[in-house]
This record gives sequence, structure tokens and C-alpha cells, in this order.
Amino acid sequence: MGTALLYDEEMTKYKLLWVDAACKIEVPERLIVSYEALVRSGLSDRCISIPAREASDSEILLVHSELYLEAVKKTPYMTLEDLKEFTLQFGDVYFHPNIYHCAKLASGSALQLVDSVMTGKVRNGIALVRPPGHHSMHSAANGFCVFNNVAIAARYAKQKYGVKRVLIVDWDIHHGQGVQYCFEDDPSVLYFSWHRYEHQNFWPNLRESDYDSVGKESGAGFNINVPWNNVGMENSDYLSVFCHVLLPVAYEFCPDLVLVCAGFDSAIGDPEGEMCATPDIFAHLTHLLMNLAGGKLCAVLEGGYNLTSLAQSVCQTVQTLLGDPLPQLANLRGPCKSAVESLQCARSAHRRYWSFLKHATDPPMTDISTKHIKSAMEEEEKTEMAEEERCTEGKVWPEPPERLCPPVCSASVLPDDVACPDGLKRLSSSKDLEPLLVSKLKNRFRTAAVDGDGVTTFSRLYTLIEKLVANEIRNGLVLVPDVAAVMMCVVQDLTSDLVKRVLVVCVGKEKELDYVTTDGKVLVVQISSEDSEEQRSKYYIPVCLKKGCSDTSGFIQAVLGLLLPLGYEYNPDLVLLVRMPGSGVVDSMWQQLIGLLQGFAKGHTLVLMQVNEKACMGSTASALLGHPAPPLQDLQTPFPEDGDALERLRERLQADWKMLQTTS
Ligand SMILES: COCC(O)(O)CCCCCNCCCN
Ligand SMILES: [Zn+2]
Repeated sequence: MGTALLYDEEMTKYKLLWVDAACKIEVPERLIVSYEALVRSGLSDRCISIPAREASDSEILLVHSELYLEAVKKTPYMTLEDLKEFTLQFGDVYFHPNIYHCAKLASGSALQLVDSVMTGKVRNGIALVRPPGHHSMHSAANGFCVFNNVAIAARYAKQKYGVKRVLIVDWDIHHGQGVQYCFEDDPSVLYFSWHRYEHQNFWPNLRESDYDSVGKESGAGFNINVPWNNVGMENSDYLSVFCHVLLPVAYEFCPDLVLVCAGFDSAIGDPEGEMCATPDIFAHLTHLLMNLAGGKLCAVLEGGYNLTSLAQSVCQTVQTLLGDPLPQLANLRGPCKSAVESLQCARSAHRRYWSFLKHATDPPMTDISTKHIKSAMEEEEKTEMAEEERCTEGKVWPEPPERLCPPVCSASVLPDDVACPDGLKRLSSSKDLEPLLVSKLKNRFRTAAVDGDGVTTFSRLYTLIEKLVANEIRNGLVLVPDVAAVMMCVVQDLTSDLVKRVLVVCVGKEKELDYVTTDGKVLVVQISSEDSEEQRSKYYIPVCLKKGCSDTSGFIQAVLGLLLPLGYEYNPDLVLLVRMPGSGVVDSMWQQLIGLLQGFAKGHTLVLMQVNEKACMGSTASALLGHPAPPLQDLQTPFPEDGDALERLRERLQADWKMLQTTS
């Protein structure tokens, strides 16, 4: 299924008609450069173009009052003076004779997107709209917004399609207070927002934008705010919050639909955000949400005022929605102190509502009320800090790397008597291995793994790895008689001169891995049921689940809170996913794991499975081909021992692996 793209140039036909410093950044060019970048890159042609439409009165009234709608209806007929007068009653927003029409098109576009996704016409999509929406409230325009596009879309999806749970992820750099007010008492809509806050010193300067606004009444726990109290946040900070706050809760919430308030003023170069995250971060933020809700994801444009980073960020987002390989993120140094404090506060505020956060530790006690004073002093310090140290608009950043689709998506190396799953390309051509390598294999492994057939297998395997590294193939599935033996061989002999870093993810445990690296060429993360008496090194990390890999709750928690952060920091060139026989891992979890691992090594994942587990080749192939993984239904509360052990493991490892930090 494809990706929808909604854009209508009518929404570029309104602008600021008078002088207003607060509003001058919201210009029609924002939409023009975004769409033109998609056209120029060829991405728009790969999308399914869906026409915009006007939202009806009743659709707008899902969120807004009749009083407000009737008032806005009058604006097309107002004189310039009347428009100025009318605007005065609201904050940081402007009206124009054509803005009501455009606001209806913006909301209607979001609804068209929901229809396309919910009817299965497309898998996911993006609506490029203006005016944006997340600040507008029941009876008020605010922050360039007239109607709350995403809030209307959420209510519409529930009403028309009986959607039970909607996740709204707001990565715009401003707090979408309009969305928060709309759903704060509603447990069926989980609203997550990060936003520049600076201890309430940043617009919209609301006390209720802080991390302790967790929702009200039955909505308690369903509103997550992560305030950024410093500027200059980087890719590490954003990924840490996704791995340690948003994703654990999102998986536990198990939404039927994901809506994204896709504001790109959180990208480097933006005058509003003053952050330092690069445009390719949005490729990963999008990817990390794409295995929720069976892939049903609707992104709706909100902010973004640096026309260069906006256009690049939009392209990165669309390319991921289309299923293209992800760019590698280098030099993730872990979250800064301020970010760790914010994510720890958010985790602690939500500990009581989400079993996946139950082991969050409290931040060091600092009285919130004194934060104002503290921040005033910090403000002092910051202005003393050399200006160029902070990210200002003059900042430059590299063009995001090209994300080329390999000619072959998924290849397989199988015993000749095993049928190749649909969609996979069986790798038959196998070059003869160097005699030296063959003899090395033979004397290293006396097992059956390298008899006549074995050598064929190894030479095909070697060919497959060569093609992965050459980006001729994206990923591969290998079935062998002896998984453990072949894993050793791959790690020790077949990859050494081909890749710099291999991430080995071992699901289940047949026997001790007698191969532990110290030089960092291989990072092994083993998830199984037994504790490993093996001494842990920085590069061999055993995760023990009390009930083993069949415990999906414990498994996904270990993946989100440990494997993902580690993987991002390690930044491998190849991922080797090994399914030990009898691991007991549940199929949907196995597919989720394959989906999430696509974020590393440009998607170069090599799955190694035992021949006697060929029954799950179909679901493995489906995940490798990029089909969304099925949702993890009714996750139980993870075992306390497991949650505790994970927390302790993170604390012990965070000295070596900064991305594991969740406590300041
Ligand atoms: C949903 O709208 C997208 C948005 O969140 O980006 C709107 C931001 C309004 C920012 C208002 N203050 C501007 C001060 C100028 N220095
Ligand atoms: Zn914004």
C-alpha cells in the first residue's frame, strides 16, 4: 500500500497584511518550498495524490464552538481594519480574507488523510497545510492557528471509524496547548508533546505545558509533556525521549491510529526552535512510529520557519513513509544534562500510570516554584555564554545523505529443498570462496555446518553479505542447520573485512556465546531466559527475561529501553539478527523487532534462523519486505524483576553507553 500526499496551492493564498513581528515568519513560501522539494526530489510522484477538501461545519464543531465558527465565518467580508480589530482578541495569529477558506481546506485535508488511511486506500500519508492547527482552542485562534486540524481529525476518526485509541505525537517545537485542552480528560486520545519551554520563559509561557500536566480525571496519564529547558537540543536528545518516554508508553497504549503534529521548527536553523537536530532525525522519528497501529500514520504539517531545514525535513519524513532505507545517524553522544532531567521528570510523573515506566526513578528534588528564579540566573549565564555557542539561524548543516533503494529488497539463502517465501529473491549464484577461507572454516567448524553443502551455504552467505554492504540488497534471510555455528562464522570470518561494526541481536540462548569481542567490531545483545554468568563486557550485553522471550512485555521493554538506544549509539554497518531454536519469541514481537531494527545500518539486516523453524519464514519475510508489524495486543505488566533488572542494567552500562541515561 502507498503513501498519500495532500497539497493544494489554494492554501498558499493568504498572508500577513500588516506589520506584526510575531507573525511575520508564517509565510506562504513555507508550503511552496515544502511541496517543490518533494516534486524536485521525485518523491511527490511516488505518493498517491489525494485532493484537499473543505471541512464541513459539523466537522469543525467536533472541536470548536458555534460562537467561534460563526465569528470566523464573517472574516472573508471584513475590511483590513476589521480584520486587524478581529485579530486583536487572539494571540500571535493574524486573519486574512482568504484564511477561513484555507483553514477549512487545512482541516479537510487532515480528514481526507484519515479517510485514505482508515479505508486502506493507503498505508500512511502526509498533509501539507496552512494555517497550522495545534494552538487553536475551542473558541479561540492562537499561534498562527485557526482550526485545530489534528484534534478535529482525532475526533473524526473516533466518530466515523470507531477508532478506540488515537496517539497524537507532536514534534513541533511549540506546545500544542489546544490539543492538550481538547483531550486532557479523554483516555482514548494520548497526546505527547515536546516543546521549548525554558521554565515557562518561552511562548506560550504556560504553566500547564510542564511535565506535571499529565491529564485530568479519567484522562490522567494520557497527556505527556516533555519541556526543553535549554536550546540546542540534538538528535541524541530527541531519540532518548522517544526510546525512554514516548515509545514504551505508545506500545503499552497500543493505538489504532497515529496522528503526527508534524512541525519542523524543531529542526536545526529554525528561528523559533533554536535547536540543533538535523533534518534526517525526522526520518527516524517517523520510522519509530511506523510499526504502531499496523502502520496507520497520518502526519499533518504544523510549524517550520527555516525554509531550508523545513523542506529537507519534509522530504526525510516522506521518504520514510514511502519505506525507503533510513540514513545512518552518526556521533550520537547521548542526551545532554538538561534533556536527561526533562525525560526523567516526564518518566517519573507518569510512573504511576504506565507499567512500562514503573521503575522510573524520581529526579533529584528541585522545587518547581524556584525554577523561575533558577532560570532567570541561567538566562543571565546564557547571555554571557558566547552567542555562537548556541544554535542560531546562521547555523549550517550538511545536506541529508541520499537514501538509495537497493535494486533487491530481500534475498534468501536456503537449503535447496526449502521453498523461497513470496517476495524474497533466492540467492543462488555463489562465488567460490577463497581456498584459505574454506580451510579456515573447515578447521574451525568440524560440525556438519561445513560439509559439501555447508561450503555452498557459506559461499552464498558471503555473497549475500557482500551484496548487503554494496547496497545491492537491503536485507536477507538465511536458513541453516546450525544457527549457533554459522553465527560464529559470520561474526568471525565473513564480516571481518567487509564491515566495520556488526550489531548481533541474539534472540534466545542455546549455549554460551564463546565469542566476546573487546575491540568493538561486534556488539552482542542477547535476550534470553537465563542470566548469563558470563562476565559482561561493554560489547556483550545479556538481557535476562524471567519468563524468557515468550514474555512479549518484557521483550519489547528491553528492545525499546536498551536495544534501540544502544543500537543508535553503536551505529552498526550490519545487523545480524539470530533466532536461536526454541526461543519462544511471539510472531508479532519478532516482526516488531525486525521492523525496528531497520532503523540501523541503512536497513542491512541479516536474519539467521534454524531450518526447523522455517514455519516463521513467512512472517519474517513480511517484516523484511517492510510490511508493518501487527500490533502487540494486550501487553501484560512486565515482571517487576525484569523491569528492575533492566533499570539496573542501564545504570551499570550508562557510563559506557550514554544513550542509556535516564537518570541525572
Ligand atoms: C501550529 O502552529 C505552528 C507553530 O507551533 O509553529 C506556531 C508557533 C507560534 C509562535 C508564536 N510566537 C511567535 C514569536 C515570534 N518570535
Ligand atoms: Zn511550532
